[in-house]
Amino acid sequence: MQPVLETKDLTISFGGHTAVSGVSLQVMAHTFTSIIGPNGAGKTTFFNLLSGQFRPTSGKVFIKGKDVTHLSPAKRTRLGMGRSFQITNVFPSLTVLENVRLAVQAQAGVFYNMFAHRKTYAAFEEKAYELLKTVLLSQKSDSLAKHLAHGEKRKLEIAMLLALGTEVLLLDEPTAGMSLEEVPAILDVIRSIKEEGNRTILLIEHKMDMVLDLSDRLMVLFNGKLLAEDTPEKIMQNELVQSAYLGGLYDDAS
Ligand SMILES: Nc1ncnc2c1ncn2[C@@H]1O[C@H](COP(=O)(O)OP(=O)(O)OP(=O)(O)O)[C@@H](O)[C@H]1O
Repeated sequence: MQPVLETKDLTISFGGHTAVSGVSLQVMAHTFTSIIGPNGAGKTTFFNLLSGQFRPTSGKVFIKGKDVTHLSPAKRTRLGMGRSFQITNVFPSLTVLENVRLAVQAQAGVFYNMFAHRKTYAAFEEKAYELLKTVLLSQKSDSLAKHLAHGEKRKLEIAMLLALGTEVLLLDEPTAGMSLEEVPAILDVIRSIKEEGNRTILLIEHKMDMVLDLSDRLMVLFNGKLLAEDTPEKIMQNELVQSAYLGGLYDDAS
């Protein structure tokens, strides 16, 4: 089976510092992979290379077998890869439902003048409402986006990513900046997307309990290099990972 996402020898250097070094990885469709590693290991830089925010110094990125190394983030989004902070078109003065409905509409390629028909509009709205249920935000469907709490905004972003037909979701520390009370809700959202079973998820997260609970595979980055990639059980038993890093991670875990 062809991987939905693949990197070959992916490398990026900033000046003399190699932040991601020779990373080759295959991610199969509908799997959940978490990327772990100490601060500065290159996790976010790796995501930037996947999403196209950064161009590699060398190496390649493939989406569904297509070489996207030189494609813009927008073109990669159209091929099904999405990252939550790429969502810049959240309209603060529109309701939550309207925001998601516009994303559904954009994905369908239908513009204002073409969807005057009430049935089409209702279908878009219904789909948007379903997505709000997936991200556990349907009770806020009529709230203005600008009035959402931080955690709810992250849920809205995820709903919009789903509305845009994102097959490969890149989630970079979705719980960052959240209050402790907000964390279980975003965890439930991620779990429910995973359980729907039709998306591939890559997660960067420091919370090891969350990572171990959700992941099919773990990828360990250390000094920009891929130290190991395996099931959570095997990673936890991997002596190299243990000695290089895991002890320290548990100390850091919040
Ligand atoms: N645009 C940039 N210019 C120069 N150096 C950069 C740039 N982006 C990242 N780096 C460097 O690359 C290294 C990896 O950083 P990165 O943010 O990817 O680590 P990380 O694993 O995501 O860390 P954290 O867990 O703290 O978020 C760091 O040394 C960082 O300073």
